[in-house]
Amino acid sequence: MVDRPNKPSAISPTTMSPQPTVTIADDNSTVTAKLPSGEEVTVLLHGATVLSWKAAGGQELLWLSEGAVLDGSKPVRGGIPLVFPVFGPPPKNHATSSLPQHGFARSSRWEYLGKSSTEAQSTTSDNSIKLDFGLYSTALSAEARKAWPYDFGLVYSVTLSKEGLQTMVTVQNEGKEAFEFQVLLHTYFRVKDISKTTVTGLAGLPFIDKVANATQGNPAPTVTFSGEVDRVYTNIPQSTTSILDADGKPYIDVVRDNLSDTVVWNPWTEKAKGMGDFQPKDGFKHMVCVEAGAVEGWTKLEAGETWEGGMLAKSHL
Ligand SMILES: O=P(O)(O)OC[C@H]1O[C@@H](O)[C@H](O)[C@@H](O)[C@@H]1O
Repeated sequence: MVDRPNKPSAISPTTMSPQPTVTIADDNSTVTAKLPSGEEVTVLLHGATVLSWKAAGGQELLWLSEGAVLDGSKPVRGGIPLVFPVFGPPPKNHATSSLPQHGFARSSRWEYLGKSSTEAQSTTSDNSIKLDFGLYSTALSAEARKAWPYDFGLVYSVTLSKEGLQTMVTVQNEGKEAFEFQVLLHTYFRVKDISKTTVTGLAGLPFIDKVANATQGNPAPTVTFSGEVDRVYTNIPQSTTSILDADGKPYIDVVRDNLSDTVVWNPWTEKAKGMGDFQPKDGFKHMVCVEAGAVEGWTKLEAGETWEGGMLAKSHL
C-alpha cells in the first residue's frame, strides 16, 4: 500500500460541534428546526404558520389554541399566521375587496424551499438556522386567484438563533402591473397572566381603537389588559415593542424591520366565546397578540419590484 504524505487526519469527534437539525414530518405537514442549545421552531406548511417557538430551556413562547384546526380547512388560531395581502375585512372598492378577512396567505399551502445555516466553529459560538417557504400566485386556489389576480412570489424566511426568532417576508411583483398590499405577522405570544402583562414601546401614540368602532384612542404610557383590546398603532417611531411579565420584567421584545405598525389584540371573555376554534375558552388569559405589520394604507409594488419586511422576536427567558 502506498503511504500518502498528505493523508488527511481523522476528524476527532471532540473538535466537531453539534449542528442544528431540521425534521420534516412524515405526513409533510410541518418543518421543525432545533438548535444544539435547545431552541426550537415548528412551521406548518398550511399558511407557513409558525406553530411553536421554544426557548433553550424548553419553555413555549407562543400560544396555540387547543381547538386550532391544522388540516388546512381554516386559518390556524394561534402561533404566527401571516396576514397578506389585506389586514382585517377588505375595504369596498379596493382590489382586495373580494378576499376573506386577513387575505389568503394564512389559508394557502406553502412550499418548503429548504434550509440554510451558519455553522458554529466551536461549541461556544452561536448557530442559526433559516427555513424558507414560498407561495406563488400560480399555486393559489382558483378562488383566491380570481379574487386577487396578480402575479406574485412570496418568500417567508423563519430564522432561529439564540438571539430569537426572525420572520421576514419578501414580496415580489412578477406581473406587468402594480399592486397594493398590507402585511402583518399576527403573533400570539404566550403569557402567564394577561391581567398582569404590560406592553410598552407605544407610549404617547394615538391608535385606532377597534373596540370603540375604530375611533381614535387616547395615548397612554403602556398597554394593560382588563377587557377586550383591539388597537392599531401606526407610524410608530421606535422599532421595539416589548411585553413585560407580571413582575414588570422584560419578557419578549418585538423588533420591527421595515414595518411601521403594530396591532395589539386580546379577545377577552365574550370574543373568545364567539370563536369556535378558541380553546380553552379562558385561554385569553394566557395570550397576547403583538402583531408587527404594514397595515396603514397600502404598500404599492410596481411591476418587477421587490419589498421586504419582518420582525425579530427576542426572548428574555
Ligand atoms: O379571527 P381572525 O380573522 O383570525 O382575526 C382575529 C383578530 O385579528 C386582529 O389582528 C384584529 O385586529 C382583530 O380585529 C381580529 O378579531
